[in-house]
Amino acid sequence: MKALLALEDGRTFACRSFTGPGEASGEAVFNTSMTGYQEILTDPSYYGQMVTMTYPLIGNYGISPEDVESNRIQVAAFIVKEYQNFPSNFRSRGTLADYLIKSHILGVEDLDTRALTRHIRKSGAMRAVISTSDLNPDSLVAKARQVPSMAGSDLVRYVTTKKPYFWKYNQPDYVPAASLSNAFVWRHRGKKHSVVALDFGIKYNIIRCLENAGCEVLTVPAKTPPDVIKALQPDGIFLSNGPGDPEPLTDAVDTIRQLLGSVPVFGICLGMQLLGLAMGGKTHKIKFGHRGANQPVKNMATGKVEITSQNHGFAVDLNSLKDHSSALSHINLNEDSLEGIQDDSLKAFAVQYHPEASPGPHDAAYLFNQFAKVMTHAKA
Ligand SMILES: NC(=O)CC[C@H](N)C(=O)O
Repeated sequence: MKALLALEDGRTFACRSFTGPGEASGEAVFNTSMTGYQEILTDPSYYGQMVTMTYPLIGNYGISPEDVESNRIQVAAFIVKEYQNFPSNFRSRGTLADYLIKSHILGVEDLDTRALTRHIRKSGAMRAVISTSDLNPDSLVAKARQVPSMAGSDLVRYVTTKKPYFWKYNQPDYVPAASLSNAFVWRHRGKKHSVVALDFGIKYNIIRCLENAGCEVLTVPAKTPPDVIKALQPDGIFLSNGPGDPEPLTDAVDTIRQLLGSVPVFGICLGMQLLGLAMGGKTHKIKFGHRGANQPVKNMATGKVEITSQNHGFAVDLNSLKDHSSALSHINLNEDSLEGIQDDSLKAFAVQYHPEASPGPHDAAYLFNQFAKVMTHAKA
């Protein structure tokens, strides 16, 4: 079925839907990973975005239900060069097309993904619409210009959990919100580190990695008040990844400011941006974002280079945290942007990239143990 993608700057791309009729809008971004499409589709940080893969063959290893990063597909649409409808993988339980169709998410193929990526690299990530019903370039470009801009958008409210949950049998185990106001009993208190994870759009694999590092994780809604969190007396607070612009999330920044210093804090991606804002820093939108699985990052303490998975369109201003002498812990080697912050006096650290990356790379997995160590020292 014929489809058309229109960008807000007037450029259009012909393509074909492999999921039937539909129309979708969002910010068009590209990801350079060769694998991991299912994790990308279900990563809540992609909420409101249409993702194009630069790797040309997508769908060839099918869909495995245990690989999801959240309970639904989060991208607004999925754009590939060549869709493979015959998966060959012993773990696969279905095709990518069926997976998208079940969730009413538009998937298009046969689009010149190289040209689209080069255009986004040159002109920046931008608002876009894909349609199978409106193939008129003028009207579709006009629609793309109506799409709300990513800068200034609070998207966390659409993805954060409504109810708190523990992690059990590899899935959320919800607890009644009311029990949070009472003296809450951690099931493994004493044996494990009790961690409250503020859910701005958390990826399940982060919870798995925290649990593997010896934490018992209670994931709570983004708007959980700081005194409710303090009353839980956790050993540590985790600030999750999530979609959209960090700046409008003033409640979250306020909450973090009130918790900082009282208990160790670890943040990933949006979590780092919010920590940066709470520490008095500033954030900005970057031109076309970092999305892929081979971004080189230098650990300033060890001098080691980590190959990392990334997915972000905003960043903490390098200069805005200059007053924090210990603040700059990791730097991106492609363009000198800030990839990690650490403040030992506040027992807080965060990275802009994804140490939990699934399918990988796993160079930065040590950060989960680092968090466990900080909590052990804080308790001693
Ligand atoms: N993966 C994330 O947490 C992304 C953070 C933020 N939404 C950004 O685009 O920069």
